[in-house]
Amino acid sequence: MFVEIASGITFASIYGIAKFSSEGNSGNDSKKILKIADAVGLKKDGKSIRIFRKYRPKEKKYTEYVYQIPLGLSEKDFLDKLDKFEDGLNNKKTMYKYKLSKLKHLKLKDIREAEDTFEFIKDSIREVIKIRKSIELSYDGMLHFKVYDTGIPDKIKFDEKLWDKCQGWEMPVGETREGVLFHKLDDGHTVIAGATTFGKSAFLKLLVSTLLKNKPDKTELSLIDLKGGLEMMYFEHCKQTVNFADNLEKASDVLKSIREDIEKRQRRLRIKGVNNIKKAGIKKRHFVIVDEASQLAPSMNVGKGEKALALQCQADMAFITRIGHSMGYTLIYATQYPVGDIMPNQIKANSNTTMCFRLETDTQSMTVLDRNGAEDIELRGRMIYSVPSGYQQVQSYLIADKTINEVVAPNIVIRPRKDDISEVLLEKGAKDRQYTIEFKETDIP
Ligand SMILES: Nc1ncnc2c1ncn2[C@@H]1O[C@H](COP(=O)(O)OP(=O)(O)OP(=O)(O)O)[C@@H](O)[C@H]1O
Repeated sequence: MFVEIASGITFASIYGIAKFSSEGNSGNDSKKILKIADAVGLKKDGKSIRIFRKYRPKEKKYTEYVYQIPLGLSEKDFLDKLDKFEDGLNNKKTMYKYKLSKLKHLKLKDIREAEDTFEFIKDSIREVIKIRKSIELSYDGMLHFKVYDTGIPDKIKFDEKLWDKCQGWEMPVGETREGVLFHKLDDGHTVIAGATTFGKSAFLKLLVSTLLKNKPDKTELSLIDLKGGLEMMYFEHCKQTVNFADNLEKASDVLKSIREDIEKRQRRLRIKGVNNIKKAGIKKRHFVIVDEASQLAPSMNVGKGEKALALQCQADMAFITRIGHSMGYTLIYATQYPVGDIMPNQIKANSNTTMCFRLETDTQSMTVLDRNGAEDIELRGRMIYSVPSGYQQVQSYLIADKTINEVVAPNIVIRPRKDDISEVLLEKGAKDRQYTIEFKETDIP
């Protein structure tokens, strides 16, 4: 149940506040939008925007206003003033939502141990949703203002129960204005872009954890972590991790071997007379996850040998995006700097999903999404999720280290060192948790 409270009121009075109604609430927004457009100079030769249509789709949480805009104005002009429209449609008072149902999940022990009990309880049940109307803008010859009754939560801790709600190869990405967004991981390749510290690696950890939790026997992983292996180290010793690379040389070996595997599979399927893994009855899927792909760009490597390796890596990744999907191989390509040769055309064109966290410039946003907007994102974990059918903003879930460790533990295999006499894999730890490995994130100076 959601209850609205104004910031600053005491926890004890939460119960007394009126329930927020998510229906209607559209007031006279159409006129307000027009007034705001005029006030911020969005008119041309004295001509203002003109309302064409207003409607509220059934069971949706938004009202859509469609405007005709004067010649000479563009979508970008309106996007640039989006904050003015949002401020104009909202009250001055800041409101927050608290989810009381979360109270029952609080542990007495944690409450007792908290430094400040009141703050602890408040933080634990707070969804940090500002009850502000929010706007999604799009243009298709007409300007569409979707005015949502509320915004998207600012920060959402991942709840393991969401894993039970996934179907097939789905993963829970985060929350949109309409609810939980699930993404089908076996649907095609994905580009993930985002400036440093805005949530790419955290998201990749949720992605891999979802695969380990929901598809432990059908997942194979090639993890290419060019941030020195620090982000993906959680998963290095999982039985699903068939390849792990933390530098350019190893990455080039891994990508080369994947290319050979795909070619081998192609030949086998040809002999069988089928053209994809589904028809061949192959249930396993192989995910090639590259975190900080800029390290594989020729322009980022100075030596002649390194440049050649980088070129080969990019050619192999392009090959995976061209041929891999029907052979069961999916590339997840993550980078901080999606410009120039760091965002090769083939990889972008062959990836049907883009997840874009904050980017530094509108040029980067245009390169990845073919539209501006990612440069305006201010929140960590907030992304623009773009698929061929459209795009939307999502607040991605933040998974706790403890949850990752719990998922990883049953999948750990202890591999013997190369100089051990026995080459047998000791596959332990699954049920008896004999080999539970604990990893904690630390700041590396
Ligand atoms: N979904 C999220 N919601 C809220 N906060 C988040 C989210 N994801 C990440 N953060 C916060 O941002 C910090 C940095 O996240 P992360 O390590 O994923 O960044 P990154 O984009 O991978 O950066 P870099 O490329 O420099 O490693 C996290 O420690 C966390 O505090």
